Amino acid sequence: MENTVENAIRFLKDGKFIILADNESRENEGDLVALGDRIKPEVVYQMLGIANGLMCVPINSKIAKRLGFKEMVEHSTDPNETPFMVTTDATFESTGVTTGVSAYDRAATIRKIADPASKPEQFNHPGHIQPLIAQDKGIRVRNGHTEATVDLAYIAGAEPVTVIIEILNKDGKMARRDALYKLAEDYQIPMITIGQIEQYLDDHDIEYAAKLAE
Ligand SMILES: O=C(CO)[C@H](O)[C@H](O)COP(=O)(O)O
Repeated sequence: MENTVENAIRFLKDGKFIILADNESRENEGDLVALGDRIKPEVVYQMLGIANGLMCVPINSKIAKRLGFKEMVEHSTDPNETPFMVTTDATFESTGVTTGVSAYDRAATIRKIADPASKPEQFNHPGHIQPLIAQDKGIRVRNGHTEATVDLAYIAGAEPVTVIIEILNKDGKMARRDALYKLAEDYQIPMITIGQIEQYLDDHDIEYAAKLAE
């Protein structure tokens, strides 16, 4: 398997998931990542079963503002300042979502968040989907999975909405580098690091900061 940003983008565009690891000096964890605008119930189900972490949905500030999503707390004391927002489910009227927690309902809510035509009244709060709000200037200002995956969505030409979930080992502990590379091999999916995305953006001279701040 080619563990390159280009190959990861190919997988993401095909509606599949990849593994994204952050710096070993930071959380030192790996998340499964998929694009929100093409997420399917079967992919949500598979991601939950493999990873066992907390499924979250990074979005950009423009979407958060348009949909009226609010931050979970006014003053975060989270050590990594992970930008949790108030949870949500799409309404039954807009999507047919009922419990909010089935893979079908989660995929429907995520797709609704990624729908450029969606409106605030099409969402209930709280719910079963955990949005995270990305910093406008992406991994240049915060190198978490939140910003890195929204940047990946921009590179893929997708809506800036992603689906992430941390990977746990079978012993219940966080999966670290070697275990993550093995998992990637087992599932034949690419594994990349946040550092590789930073390098990719440097190498390709992408003027993404301006785009992110639109
Ligand atoms: O805490 C988390 C949400 O379950 C995760 O660690 C996730 O990877 C997103 O956070 P960050 O942007 O801080 O990496």
